[in-house]
Amino acid sequence: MDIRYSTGPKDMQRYTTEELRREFLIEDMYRPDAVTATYSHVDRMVVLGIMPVNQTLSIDQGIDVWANFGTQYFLERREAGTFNLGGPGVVVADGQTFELDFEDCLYITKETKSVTFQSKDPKNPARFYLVSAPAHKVCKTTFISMKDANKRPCGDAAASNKRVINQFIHPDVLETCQLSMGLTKLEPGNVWNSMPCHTHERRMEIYTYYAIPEDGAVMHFMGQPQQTRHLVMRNFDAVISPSWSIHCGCGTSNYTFIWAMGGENQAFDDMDNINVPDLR
Ligand SMILES: O=C(O)C(=O)C[C@H](O)C(=O)CO
Ligand SMILES: [Zn+2]
Repeated sequence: MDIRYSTGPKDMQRYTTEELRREFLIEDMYRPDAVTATYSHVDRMVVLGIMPVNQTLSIDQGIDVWANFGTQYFLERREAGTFNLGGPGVVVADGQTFELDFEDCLYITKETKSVTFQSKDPKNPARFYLVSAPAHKVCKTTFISMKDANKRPCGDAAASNKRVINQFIHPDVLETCQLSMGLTKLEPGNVWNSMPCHTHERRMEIYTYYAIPEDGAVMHFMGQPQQTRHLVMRNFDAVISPSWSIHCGCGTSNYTFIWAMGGENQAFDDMDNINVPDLR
């Protein structure tokens, strides 16, 4: 488990590119028949990359659950959301089987003892992106497809940010403890997400970017609004955004990303909006 301790905004002002990447960027998440895990002390969110090829993988594969969580099993005191970003796959949660195709999502409740992941075709493996947050009550494990998601079209072509925010794990769709997750798709020819940008002092956020061409990148902007920095993101990289940091990106072409939030509340529009002229 890759442990990331919380970083304050003052420290970040002096970080080199490498230090910034080591603190906030999560790379190389999908390795054949392996689970990669990052534990962020920012709101105690856990990010997994799960790529079953020939094997069935358990959520806790390679993780010392007792040492990291002090519990008997991974979801004893946690909830999770997973999106499949690869070929067709199957998730089995305490005996319930869910088939997840590309961009399908599964919310998995606290107290689910066994969660396993499989690919249907080893030549086109599934790629499960999973985010887990501490949870205090049992909700309902629920499959959510793109058609079930709450749609929020926004932006416009003149500002190069025409996109649809698809809210999957969101209070309008299902009940969770604190986790919310969704998928934002930029239309062709549009490159900016979340600009004008925002922070939300009451929640942290994690983005993972994909549908980025091999020779392309998304410049992800972070930091306090008056002290911005950028990280160069490649396909399937993820980035941790503490509550004090903006989180927005500009790509070399259009792309898609998944956002995940945890913290004090689940009010999606509870953002501290920042005017572009105020950015530094
Ligand atoms: O494109 C966007 O704008 C977003 O998807 C914004 C994120 O969902 C977000 O930052 C929510 O706080
Ligand atoms: Zn946000």
